[in-house]
Amino acid sequence: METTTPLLKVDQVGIQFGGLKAVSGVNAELFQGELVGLIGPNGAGKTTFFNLLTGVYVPTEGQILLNGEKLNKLPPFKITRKGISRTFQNIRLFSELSVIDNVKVAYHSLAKHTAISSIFRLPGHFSGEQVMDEKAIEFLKIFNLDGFKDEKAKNLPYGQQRRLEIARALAANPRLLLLDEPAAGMNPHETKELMNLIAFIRERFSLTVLLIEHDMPLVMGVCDRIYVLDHGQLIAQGTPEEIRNNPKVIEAYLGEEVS
Ligand SMILES: Nc1ncnc2c1ncn2[C@@H]1O[C@H](COP(=O)(O)OP(=O)(O)OP(=O)(O)O)[C@@H](O)[C@H]1O
Repeated sequence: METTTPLLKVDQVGIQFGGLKAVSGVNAELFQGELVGLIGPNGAGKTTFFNLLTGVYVPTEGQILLNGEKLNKLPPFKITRKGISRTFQNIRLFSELSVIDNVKVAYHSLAKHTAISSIFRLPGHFSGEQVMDEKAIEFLKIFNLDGFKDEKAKNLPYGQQRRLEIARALAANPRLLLLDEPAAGMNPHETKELMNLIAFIRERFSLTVLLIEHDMPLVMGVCDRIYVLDHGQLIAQGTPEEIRNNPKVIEAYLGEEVS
């Protein structure tokens, strides 16, 4: 699975807010096709790390490379175009838009038709629109949401909203997909289905996935490797088995939950 150049290389990355080092000196490498977990206690810096990878925050130390290209200081939309998409801990859909429009918003920048042809409703607009509809429906089908395509996003049950957020992130055609607690608030059945789905889309779209998740059996069951943050620092990395038995991890966070 691994090639010599990592898809993502994080080199000594950190950020300080006032006196607080929320993330400090983190090194990580993700290789094409890997599904990697990012765990750690509350406040460990996991979401901040995602914010650094996606340009929401600019690192105060270190650098981030995607396929060897520096991402530092690029704004979030440029990083999305370079191939990193994400979901959020708290769902951020366009709640008043339809399910299909939520996907099309993400897909828009990849579509062939231009803003001018949209405004004047030129023939190119309609063919472009149709292609976008078809593509969006393809994504919705994968997530079993095509039957709700005209429903407002806010009217979907919670678990489906979470799946729609992933569909939207995928529609931006990422190489690296960052999922921030995608199973939060889901029941065990929904969670199991979601994990199967994540494994499926990783294969289907040749994706690399980095997953923040608090549900340990879930992380251990689905991830190839796991990174562990504590107080902003990387305290361990390894296979689920190695992490489960790592004394530092047990001490920092997991305790009996994992042993
Ligand atoms: N913009 C900010 N300004 C100041 N402090 C911040 C900012 N963003 C995050 N922090 C702080 O950085 C630390 C790490 O927070 P972060 O949300 O990344 O942790 P987390 O591991 O994602 O936690 P959780 O599992 O609870 O979501 C916390 O102490 C948080 O208060």
